[in-house]
Amino acid sequence: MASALPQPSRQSTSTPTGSVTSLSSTTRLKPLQLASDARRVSSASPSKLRSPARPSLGGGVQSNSSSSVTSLRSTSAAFASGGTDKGLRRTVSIASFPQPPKANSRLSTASVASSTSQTPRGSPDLVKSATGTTRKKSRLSSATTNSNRGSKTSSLNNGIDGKAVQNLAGIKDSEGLVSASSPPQSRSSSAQGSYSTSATTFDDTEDVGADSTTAGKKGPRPKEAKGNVLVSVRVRPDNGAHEGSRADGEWMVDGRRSLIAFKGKESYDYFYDNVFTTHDNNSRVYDSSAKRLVRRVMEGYHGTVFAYGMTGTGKTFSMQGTASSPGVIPLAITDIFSYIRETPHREFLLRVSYLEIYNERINDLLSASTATGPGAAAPQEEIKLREDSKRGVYATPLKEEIVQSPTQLLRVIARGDHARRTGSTQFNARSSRSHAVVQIVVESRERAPGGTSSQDKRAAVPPGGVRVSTLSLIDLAGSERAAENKERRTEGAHINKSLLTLGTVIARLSESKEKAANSTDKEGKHLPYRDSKLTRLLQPALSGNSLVSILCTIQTGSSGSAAPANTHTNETLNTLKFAARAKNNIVSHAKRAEEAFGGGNGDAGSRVLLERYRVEIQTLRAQLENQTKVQVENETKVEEERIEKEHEARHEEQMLEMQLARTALKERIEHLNRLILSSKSTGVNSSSATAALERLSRVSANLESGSRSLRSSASQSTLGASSLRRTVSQYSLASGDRSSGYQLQRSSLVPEDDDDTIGEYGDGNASLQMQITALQADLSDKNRYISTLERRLLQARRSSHSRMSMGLSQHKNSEDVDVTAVLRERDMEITELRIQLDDKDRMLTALRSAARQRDIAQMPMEAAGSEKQASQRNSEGNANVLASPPATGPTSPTNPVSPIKALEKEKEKDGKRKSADEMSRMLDEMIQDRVETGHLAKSSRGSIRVLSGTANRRESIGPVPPALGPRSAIAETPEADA
Ligand SMILES: Nc1ncnc2c1ncn2[C@@H]1O[C@H](COP(=O)(O)OP(=O)(O)OP(=O)(O)O)[C@@H](O)[C@H]1O
Repeated sequence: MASALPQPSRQSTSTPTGSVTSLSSTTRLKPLQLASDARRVSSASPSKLRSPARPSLGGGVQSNSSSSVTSLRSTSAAFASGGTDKGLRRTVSIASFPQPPKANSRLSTASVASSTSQTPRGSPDLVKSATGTTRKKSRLSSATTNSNRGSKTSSLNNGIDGKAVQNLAGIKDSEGLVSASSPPQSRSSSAQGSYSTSATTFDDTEDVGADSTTAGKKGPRPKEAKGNVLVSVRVRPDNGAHEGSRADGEWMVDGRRSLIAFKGKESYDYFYDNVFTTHDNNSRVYDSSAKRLVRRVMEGYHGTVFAYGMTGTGKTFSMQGTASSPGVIPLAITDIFSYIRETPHREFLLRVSYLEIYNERINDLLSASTATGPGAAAPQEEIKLREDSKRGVYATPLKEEIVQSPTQLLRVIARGDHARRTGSTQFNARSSRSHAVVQIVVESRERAPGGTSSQDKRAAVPPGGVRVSTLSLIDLAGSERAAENKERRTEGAHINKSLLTLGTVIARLSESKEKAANSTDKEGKHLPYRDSKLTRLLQPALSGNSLVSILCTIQTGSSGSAAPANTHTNETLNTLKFAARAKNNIVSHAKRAEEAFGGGNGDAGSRVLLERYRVEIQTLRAQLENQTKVQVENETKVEEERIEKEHEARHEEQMLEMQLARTALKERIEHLNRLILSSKSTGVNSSSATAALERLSRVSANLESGSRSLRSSASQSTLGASSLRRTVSQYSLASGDRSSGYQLQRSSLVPEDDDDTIGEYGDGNASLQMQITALQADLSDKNRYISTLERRLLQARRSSHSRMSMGLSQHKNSEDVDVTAVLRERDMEITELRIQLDDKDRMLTALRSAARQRDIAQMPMEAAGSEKQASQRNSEGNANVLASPPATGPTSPTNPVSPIKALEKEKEKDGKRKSADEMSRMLDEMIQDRVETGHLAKSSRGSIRVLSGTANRRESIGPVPPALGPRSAIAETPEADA
């Protein structure tokens, strides 16, 4: 069927000029490299066959003879360059995109296009050129058509179509329904659900040198034929009917030649940059129509891809795709990240926004408040379109999300998709009821040299500014006939109106260019961009500031459509006409975005997040460093203060200890002084007791037991001296100055030899009294000392608590050990002192009772003495007067004692013996008690010694003489033994 159709284009291809032949071979060889290598080629080879783009070129082209396509292209290149090498390089550097129809070609093709869409096949513009008739204009048009086709096939299909073109040249009558297969290199699915593609699968870098082999003088280079506007048509499979089998006409889709032809009441042939047949999948559509644009966006150009077509023809399918066949958006995302991975010398920042235009209102699809239904948040703030010189037209306020991975970006877009309005229409069960715009803003900057870590690199000042480019991926709502549902009708009215405005704008673009060329109205402000939000938003792209790729979707058959066949065909033809107009009218002079410097200079500067972030990072890092410095200083200060406080506390403690020691020593000195005085004046020691005993023995030889008991008490007093000595040693221990304590003890203690200590004024009674007093003083001393120790203990506890609460973990262990040791020592001291006190108490009790006993014993003795004196006096008197009876007393024959008195004396003697026995029993009990408590040890011979534990503590004092032990004193006293 297709072959039955006239094939004017094939004719034209079959009658190529030399340049066309050259194109074929060129594209076969390396279409992509050539495509990208526009700069060098344009400068190096002025004879490039390039469609002139500028209206001004028209004249020149027209003046050129059609037979000299080479010179024509050369001229166009010169025009494209604006007459300067620099401009030329710049313009051509982005020529990896197929060039739009240029001046004369546009002029001619504009007319062709308009006639194409309006005139049936056979009109001179198409048919004649296609058939190769020899009229000049036709040939010119034909040449243009061919070059367009050549360019698009070579540049967009990544080599595949280049091959197809070459084949095409040789197979004039090949079936147009065959389409080239998708390039196999493209992508494989990744674990994350994204698709890894190689952003470098084509060699279109500007740096690629001119390939002289492909830039033959005979034919145009593919890159020369490329433009910044790409128009593709995709044909959706027609379920339930065979293509071209509709009764109202026949369709022919030739993917290889990018041709769609219709033969009906009127016949049309449409050539585009790409024609995708029903067999072409999304991957191929992306590779041919958007991949290069995405790459250019990554290099700093603005790019717009939009899908246009009737409802249900596959716009959303092409843009979003499915899980098994991802569309343009996910594939573009994958490529963006592949490019970033493959460009290590630059750093990137991506932010994405997603909006929809629904019933002429802009909704932010990423804002949570877009959600509808119960529980939905308050309606979002109205989003308006604004314009400024740097950013062009933009929507505000619009949420932008920074994304760092393909998965994240896909997720953000999926969220937006979810929020987008869809509904059921006659053509599509899930029809998009709004125009949806995904905008990905790409910021990139040369990485700072030096430094290995990413931190170093970020800290360094980068060599260049930040380039900001935007990729807009737009899924338009489908045009449709009036629906029955009122809501759908309203939506449809808005959709149709905006699409109509878009069509009008595009249709008027050529007029605008003509006018712009001839008048001062360079901006083309007469174009009705403001008539709809869609055209307003697309204004920057349509007015030439960005690379554009338009994907028009059609369905040749009307199966599945509720619309009548002829209506459907008309709609499809309208889409094709729109595509043709777009192809012919839109001219892009997209330039690489300028690099912005500084974080906050003007609006553009403030928008550059990458720079703002860098500045912010630097500021924050400086702040962090300052804070760290301050923190370190503070910590040092706190540590110093802590150490100082610790020193102070230690010093205070030491002072306190010293003071205590001094107080203790003073008290001790006073006490010892008191003792010395006492011993001198009253003989408070064992000697006094012995003297008393001797006196007693002089009075009565029978009071041996009494003397023994007194001796015991003298021993007891020695024990007291010993305990006093111990007290001194404890004082010295407490003061921490053992040697001085020892000295004191050595120098001030009572002499150890009992015999030496017998005082002159030994009076048993007084001595006991004094001893009691001394012991009481000692007791009060000890009490004072205990309270001092308790105070110190409390202080030590308090200071240890405060130290612990200061959280000084580093000193904690050692101090804890110290404090615990000190506490333990103090506790032991206190315990020992208490034991001593108990001893003393018991001793006091014993001494008191001994004193009482003695007092009792003394009273009869004194009475007896006075009686004796009296009797002596009487006997003396009686002797003088009367003869005295002879003395009968055993003790003194001269002092005879009456039997009653002797009896009394016996009684008295018994009492004394009793009290002495009682005392020695008490002392024995005490000694036994001390032996049991482990203070003393009893040897088998009955001698007593101080235990080593106790002795150890007394080491500072020196060895305790055995005589000091009370029991030893008793044991070594022969009287006691007896
Ligand atoms: N090339 C294709 N191959 C297979 N199925 C397709 C193709 N194009 C579209 N479809 C299917 O056709 C149906 C409609 O497609 P889609 O929703 O993409 O149309 P649309 O143009 O976006 O419609 P609308 O404008 O109403 O949103 C979907 O079920 C989709 O899967």
